[in-house]
Amino acid sequence: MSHPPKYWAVVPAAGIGRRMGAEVPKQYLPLGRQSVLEYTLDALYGEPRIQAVCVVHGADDPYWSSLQYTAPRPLIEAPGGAERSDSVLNGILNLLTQADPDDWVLVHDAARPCLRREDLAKLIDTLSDDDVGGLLAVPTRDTMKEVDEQGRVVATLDRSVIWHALTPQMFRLRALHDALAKARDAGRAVTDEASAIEAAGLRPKLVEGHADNLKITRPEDLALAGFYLQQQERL
Ligand SMILES: Nc1ccn([C@@H]2O[C@H](COP(=O)(O)OP(=O)(O)OP(=O)(O)O)[C@@H](O)[C@H]2O)c(=O)n1
Ligand SMILES: C[C@](O)(CO)[C@H](O)COP(=O)(O)O
Repeated sequence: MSHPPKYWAVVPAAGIGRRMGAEVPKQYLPLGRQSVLEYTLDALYGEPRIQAVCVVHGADDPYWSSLQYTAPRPLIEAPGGAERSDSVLNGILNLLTQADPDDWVLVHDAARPCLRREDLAKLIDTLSDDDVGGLLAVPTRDTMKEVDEQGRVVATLDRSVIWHALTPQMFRLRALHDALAKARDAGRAVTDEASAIEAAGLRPKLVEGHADNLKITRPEDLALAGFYLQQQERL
């Protein structure tokens, strides 16, 4: 590669928020002075090394077009897919038309507006010379149980080796493209980017973040996200 790698972001924002059960997809719900998605975009643009963000939204999504978001640097759009991984792949395909395949891409859920500036910087600092890439994660706090089909405990797991996978997840554009395309072609469901990279035989690195980088999933998460943003003085 002839230049130092650049950093791009993909924000999958094409979900319908079924578990949230709101009238609009959760990424468009108001949270303080703007929508969830706008807080998420602010967090990414707050990192100066990210040179552009690709927002992946539903093709006929009326909510996206009604947002008045003013991006401080380039904002690219791509169409959503049936599953989160399809949406991410669409974003990556768009970026590959203008980026170097060895550039880094950080994939971050639209529904995680409370990403801390220092966690994002730490992720990039830790992984910029890494051969594989990795993701923000937090260690589990509770005792972890494995259960059978009847919901009866079969084992207590060693929690020191179990972490919650968060986003952003940061990989080289071409490597992530190939891993996601391979999973799709094999009909293998992957709920995050790291799973696709793992299935390709590689071992993503975990970078410890903070649990307040929650994914708004159910109604009670919205108030919690508002509290965390207030703590960060971003609300
Ligand atoms: N086909 C999809 C599905 C999800 N997402 C995005 O992926 C992120 C994480 O997914 P999740 O929390 O599961 O969101 P939803 O799919 O919207 O929620 P649910 O599963 O409850 O419907 C969200 O930002 C969501 O908008 C996406 O871009 N395309
Ligand atoms: C990518 C992710 O946010 C990591 O925790 C997660 O896998 C996607 O969310 P889902 O609720 O499992 O679809």
